[in-house]
Amino acid sequence: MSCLTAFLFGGVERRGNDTTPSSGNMQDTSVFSTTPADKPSPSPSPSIWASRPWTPVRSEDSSAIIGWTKARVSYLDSSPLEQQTLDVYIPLPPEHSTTPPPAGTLPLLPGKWIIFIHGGAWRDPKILSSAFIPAARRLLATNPGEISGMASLNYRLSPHPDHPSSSPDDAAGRNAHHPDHIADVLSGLSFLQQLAPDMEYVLAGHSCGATLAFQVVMRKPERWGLPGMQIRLPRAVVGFNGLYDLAGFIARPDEGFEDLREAYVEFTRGAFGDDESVWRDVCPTTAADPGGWVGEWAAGGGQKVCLVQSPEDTLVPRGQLEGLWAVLEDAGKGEVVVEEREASGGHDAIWMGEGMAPVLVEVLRSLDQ
Ligand SMILES: Nc1ccccc1C(=O)C[C@H](N)C(=O)O
Repeated sequence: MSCLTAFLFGGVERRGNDTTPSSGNMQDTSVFSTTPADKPSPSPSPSIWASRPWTPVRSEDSSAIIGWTKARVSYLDSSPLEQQTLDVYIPLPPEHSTTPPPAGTLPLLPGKWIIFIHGGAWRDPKILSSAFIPAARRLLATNPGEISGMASLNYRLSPHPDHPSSSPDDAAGRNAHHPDHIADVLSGLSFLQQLAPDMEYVLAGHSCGATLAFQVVMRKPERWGLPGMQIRLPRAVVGFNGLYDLAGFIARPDEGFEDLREAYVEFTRGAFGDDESVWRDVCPTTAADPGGWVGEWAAGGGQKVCLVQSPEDTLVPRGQLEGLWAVLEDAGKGEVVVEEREASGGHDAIWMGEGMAPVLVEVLRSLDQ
């Protein structure tokens, strides 16, 4: 490995040659910058980052160390909430093949990042950032060599009628309403991008996490009513069994999915309130002016969308993928490559098994070809 750069808070520690860790063709036009911000972007606190140790990720077959992880790092300095944390994974840097990197550092191999947003209908307290563990483990085990780092984000949830909160902090983290979910996702991305400036990344999401991934590229933060933040946009968005048109499903559930209408109404109201125009506005298939956001995102060059839908999914119909596909084909006008990849298993089987990892690697590899 010719280049190993370690980022140390309070000063940059560089070893090896002095090239940047990313492949460097990120275009400035894909950075949404808004100034002046009425609140500053959250800045990573060295003590919070350093307070979480690197722990080994081990191969299931040989128990050899295949990478390092920091779990549940707060991405907002002032927040005690589990829901405002993220997990980071890094492939093995040569210098740290058996001993953990110092807790205050983020050793970076060259390559791109994969960042994951979990699903759970904006409310399920049992589906968290840990949903990415099977994919992270598989990606580290196969070590494709193009990955600089990976992260999985938590975000505040809306209340779930079947799962009362278990503590005051749990209640505080589970009383979110739009735009809280996307605000947290953007805060998490901003935190990561201060750790790894200039990162190029694939943003992937499952179910409502796929909706959130598109919300990142759909609008500038202030259009969600959020304070300005400097967010570098992803090169690719990958949606696994994603929700892209809530209002459309609720108005006309797909054949065979009619029984789910009430559940969709319940979680949509829980996350976005009763105003149906908001339901349309927050979804990539139905938001006004798709040409606008696709064009702004595509201005960076080389952007890609990959949509994945398991045929056996009993919670999300294929119509969700098809609706978004049609809009992107029309609005993207060839500027954004849209592709579909196969998957199998039920709604959650795609992340519980190892189905996401091969798709993510293929998308990552295809970006600079
Ligand atoms: N009904 C759905 C339809 C589509 C997507 C997810 C769901 C869920 O139920 C997710 C989650 N397990 C929940 O308890 O809210």
